[in-house]
Amino acid sequence: MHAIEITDLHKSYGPVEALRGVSFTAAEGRVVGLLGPNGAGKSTSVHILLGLARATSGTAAIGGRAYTDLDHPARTVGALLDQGGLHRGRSGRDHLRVLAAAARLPEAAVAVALEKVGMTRAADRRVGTYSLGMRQRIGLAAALLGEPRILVLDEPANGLDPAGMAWLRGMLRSFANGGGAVLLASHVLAEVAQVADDLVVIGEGRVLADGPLADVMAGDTLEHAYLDLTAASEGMF
Ligand SMILES: Nc1ncnc2c1ncn2[C@@H]1O[C@H](COP(=O)(O)OP(=O)(O)OP(=O)(O)O)[C@@H](O)[C@H]1O
Repeated sequence: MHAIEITDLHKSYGPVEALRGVSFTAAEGRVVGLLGPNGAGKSTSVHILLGLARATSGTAAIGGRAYTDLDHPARTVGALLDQGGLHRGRSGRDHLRVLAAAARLPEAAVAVALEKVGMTRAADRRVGTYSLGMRQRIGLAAALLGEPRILVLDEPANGLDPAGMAWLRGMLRSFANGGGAVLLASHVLAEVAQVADDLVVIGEGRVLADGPLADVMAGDTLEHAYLDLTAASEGMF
């Protein structure tokens, strides 16, 4: 069993076929980069995986089960999707407290997660005063709250400064080295090339390439390999 197993997913939004038979896995101990042009189907795949959208057909399992069947989702998978859910008037600490309570996690998990993302000192300031990178760190703390073994992250480096990006790389590496699995969707190829073990490239709702980073790059730069793979895919927006 892989940490993440997506099998023959199809998803239609009316006449739009967002996914046309997407299959891939993310194994424990690996950081898996999920790449593809705008509209390729990355978010749709991730949303189905996290129970936020329903597949037309096919399956998406996380920790061996559909997300909606997990006994304790927050302890199984941590997700960072976008920062729309942060209440500007609330402190970072209070935001995490609310999430911890909703997920039936002990309040002590909040301080641990804040420390992990380097936000202990700023934790009691209102989110509205945070920089983009600080909000991103609170989002990462939220993903880590339940100490899950699987992380699903959409553009996690968004807004992070160079030191923050280096910190994130180190964090993801040690998370995977400790046996965790990471699915990392990003358009920042340099970031992905530095941290991913495996790649999944999607275009127009299909998997264009899937395998260890070095195999997908095939001796070229990731940018060249990616542009070659996606050249025929015009995007679907
Ligand atoms: N809720 C929705 N209703 C209708 N169409 C949708 C919906 N969500 C996604 N789509 C369509 O499905 C296709 C795949 O979109 P998706 O957001 O999965 O792409 P993506 O690879 O995540 O793109 P991006 O890199 O721009 O985030 C696109 O054609 C998009 O317009």
